[in-house]
Amino acid sequence: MKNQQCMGPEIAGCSFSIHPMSDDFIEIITGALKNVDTSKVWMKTDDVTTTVRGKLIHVFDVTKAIFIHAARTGEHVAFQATYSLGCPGDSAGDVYMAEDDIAVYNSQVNDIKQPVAAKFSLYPLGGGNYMNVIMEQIEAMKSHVDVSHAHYSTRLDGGAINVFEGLEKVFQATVLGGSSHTVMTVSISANSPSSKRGGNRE
Ligand SMILES: Cc1ncc(C[n+]2csc(CCO)c2C)c(N)n1
Repeated sequence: MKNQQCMGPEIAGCSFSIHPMSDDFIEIITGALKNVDTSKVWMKTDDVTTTVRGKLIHVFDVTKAIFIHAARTGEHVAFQATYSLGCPGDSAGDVYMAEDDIAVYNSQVNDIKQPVAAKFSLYPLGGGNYMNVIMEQIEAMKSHVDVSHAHYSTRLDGGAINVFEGLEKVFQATVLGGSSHTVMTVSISANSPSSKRGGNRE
């Protein structure tokens, strides 16, 4: 059997979908994908998802900016993403690694107040102590947003920027903590008419 090439810990990826509850869904999806600077990641869109691959910092930066772009239309937008970093089965062929660690959007979007509700799940694969890692990171999330219990996931309420910052920090800490293959899923909802908080939080 051919050995699967180990890519090392630095190549991250995210497969994500945006589902705008709007007649303008095509413009909202394609507008967000077109107008965000994705020059520091590899990106491919099909009829189901968009996949970005590259350095972790750029994968989070780009997915955050695309979500914010769609949410700023004011329409009810749902975002679903799976982030992954690790060796098994990963391939070098379709990755573009920007050389720098300078996020394009971090400073540009930091002032944006966009309330969201989210649920995330963390899967530190390849280690025996996974429940402790998960509990530690749920605790760490509390310094970014409101955290509450949910079945099979953890609920996050707060600003979109804070939610993405928390997700990135938690993912990074899990990787640095020794998880050889880390997966995180998240569903985010913006501008929902059934928002628990009336949409008035920052
Ligand atoms: C981020 C993201 N990427 C791809 C799709 C799939 N998709 C559904 S409608 C549409 C536009 C018209 O083809 C596309 C690309 C998605 N929903 N969100």
